Amino acid sequence: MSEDIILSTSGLTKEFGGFTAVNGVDLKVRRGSIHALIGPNGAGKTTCFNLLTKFLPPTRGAIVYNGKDITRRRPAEIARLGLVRSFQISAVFPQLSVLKNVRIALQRKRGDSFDFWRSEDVLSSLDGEAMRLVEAVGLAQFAELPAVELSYGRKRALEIATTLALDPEMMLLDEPMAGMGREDVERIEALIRKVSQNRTILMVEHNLSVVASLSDRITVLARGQILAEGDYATVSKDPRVIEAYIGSGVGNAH
Ligand SMILES: Nc1ncnc2c1ncn2[C@@H]1O[C@H](COP(=O)(O)OP(=O)(O)OP(=O)(O)O)[C@@H](O)[C@H]1O
Repeated sequence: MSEDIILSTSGLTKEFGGFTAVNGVDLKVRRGSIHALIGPNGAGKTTCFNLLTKFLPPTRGAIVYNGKDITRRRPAEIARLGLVRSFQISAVFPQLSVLKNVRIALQRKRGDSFDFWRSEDVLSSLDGEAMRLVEAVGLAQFAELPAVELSYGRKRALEIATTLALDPEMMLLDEPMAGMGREDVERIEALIRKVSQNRTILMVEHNLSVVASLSDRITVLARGQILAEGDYATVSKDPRVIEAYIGSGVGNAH
């Protein structure tokens, strides 16, 4: 049976001046999987991620999402196709309540981006749906709190809620655990597992224990190229992966 691939790249390359940050990457992400992109510092993960989310144009290569060539599409266009990046575009309005932030995200989905001229009645009609999302990410008790007053980990949960408001088929997460304490890591890990039930997730993540427990499949990048691929048990035993991590001075992949 052929694999059901939702996102793929071929020969994806990004050069900055004379430096090749991403070099001929052929990535395949299976529909419904949690796929992690890892690698030592400077491996090209962020650059690769920015190419996939269309924040950077590639020098060469192609990106195909659901059978459509999206290499030259803009971020807003791919969001409409169901491919949404969290933690960057799902900006949170600090002074507005948790519920209002999610409601605004729901409005955006309806295509009236930042249309603040709607009547309060119309907006209120979205409250039920917004509350459902707030509950889904475990923030029900904070619904009326201004976003700015949330803890760091809970702000990230809110960002996931605003991303979910767009009902993405595939979510791209940029270091979801960055800067988090252990409790928040556990909470966000559980949340990612929960929201992955009916969608595909691709994440760049440094926390290897999170990668180990969440990911179905891992792509290891080093010096802009794919070094290894497979599940965690496979890639963490791969001598080339261990060497790349040791060589970068951040310990091994275990
Ligand atoms: N805009 C840019 N101009 C020039 N070089 C860049 C640019 N962006 C990234 N690079 C270089 O490309 C290489 C890959 O960087 P990138 O940030 O993609 O790696 P990374 O794997 O995400 O690293 P880290 O884990 O440290 O975040 C690095 O050597 C970096 O210095």
